Amino acid sequence: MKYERLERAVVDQNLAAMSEWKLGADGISISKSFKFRNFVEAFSFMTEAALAAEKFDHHPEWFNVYSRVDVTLSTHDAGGLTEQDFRLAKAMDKAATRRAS
Ligand SMILES: C[C@H](O)[C@H](O)[C@H]1CNC2=NC(N)=NC(=O)C2=N1
Repeated sequence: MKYERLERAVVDQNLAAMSEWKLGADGISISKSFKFRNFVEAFSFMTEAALAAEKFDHHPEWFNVYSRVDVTLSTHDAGGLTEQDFRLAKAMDKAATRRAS
């Protein structure tokens, strides 16, 4: 399935409804830093997010140190942001909510 890049106004609209996700300086990605109680919580979040990523066929760039997971989402095939990025972002927010920080 081919996803089309979203217009900037639609990106802004999506971001306004989400908590702590920021548009990258490049304008083609969104990022958020997730904080957990410890490494086990962070890694279990990553496991759940990885399964969602496989299901959606849409994969994150991320960086983990101990209890922190920095996530950047972009649709490489489209050269920018698509509905897939927001779909995965929302799944990640849900997974994080189930693990108190
Ligand atoms: C063939 C496969 O559907 C594509 O390579 C998918 C896989 N996961 C992906 N993940 C992300 N973040 N961007 C993509 O463009 C992308 N493309």
